[in-house]
Amino acid sequence: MQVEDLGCAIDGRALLDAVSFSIAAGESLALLGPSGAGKSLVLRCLLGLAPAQAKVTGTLCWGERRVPLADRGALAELRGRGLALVPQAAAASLDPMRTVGDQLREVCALHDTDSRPRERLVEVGLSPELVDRHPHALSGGQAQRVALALALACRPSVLLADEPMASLDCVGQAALVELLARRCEAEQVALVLVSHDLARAVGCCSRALVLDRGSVVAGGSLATLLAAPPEPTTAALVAAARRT
Ligand SMILES: Nc1ncnc2c1ncn2[C@@H]1O[C@H](COP(=O)(O)OP(=O)(O)OP(=O)(O)O)[C@@H](O)[C@H]1O
Repeated sequence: MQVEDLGCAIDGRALLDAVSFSIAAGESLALLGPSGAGKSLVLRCLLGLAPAQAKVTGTLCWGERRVPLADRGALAELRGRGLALVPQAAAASLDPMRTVGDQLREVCALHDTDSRPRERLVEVGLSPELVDRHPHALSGGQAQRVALALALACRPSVLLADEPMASLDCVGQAALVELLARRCEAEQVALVLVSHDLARAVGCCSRALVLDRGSVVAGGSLATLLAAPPEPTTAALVAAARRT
């Protein structure tokens, strides 16, 4: 997947400007930056879910296809098939009226993937007994893992994870990041992980793109960015990571 020159403006205000990056099968890329940098908006634009009033420009190269990022219909076709999302607030993204197992079975049926809800729960480190629970009876960490299982059940080529560990404690965050990396590697799914926490991304991604005020300010291997941050935004992220 290659993103070329993604731009997004609302009411004439540029929120994203010339954001470009690529990711290959099985690769992992961290999308880093301070609050308000535009990280979540990048994901929303790729999913065709930018705010209705937004003017989106640029191109998504998907294999041989070149999809204009303004074409929400074409992006909707990729959504949940080529591209799947693990949202920040996973609990809110689950259907409160239906059991975890029913939701997994529905996604598997939609995407013609093997429906083994219990095994899918075990794959994300959960007890198979959770299959009969409703979302209100899950902890925050369990809900995040169910959301990951649902996203992987779509058999996506690229998994977009929007701060999936935001609501968890330190131990839970580290475990979820490790799980994300492990499952994506096992299923050869490319991972784009949005985070404001460079320390967390290190456990999971080899490359990073740093955004600030809607523009890319740095990019490259995470190890190199950590060792020699090329500009102030990256330096601030590295300093914060060293404090944790
Ligand atoms: N629906 C909207 N209408 C107007 N502006 C918006 C809308 N959604 C996002 N923005 C603006 O776009 C910018 C980027 O927001 P975004 O949520 O992508 O930041 P972020 O980097 O993900 O931040 P955080 O780490 O705090 O989640 C912000 O200035 C935000 O106010």
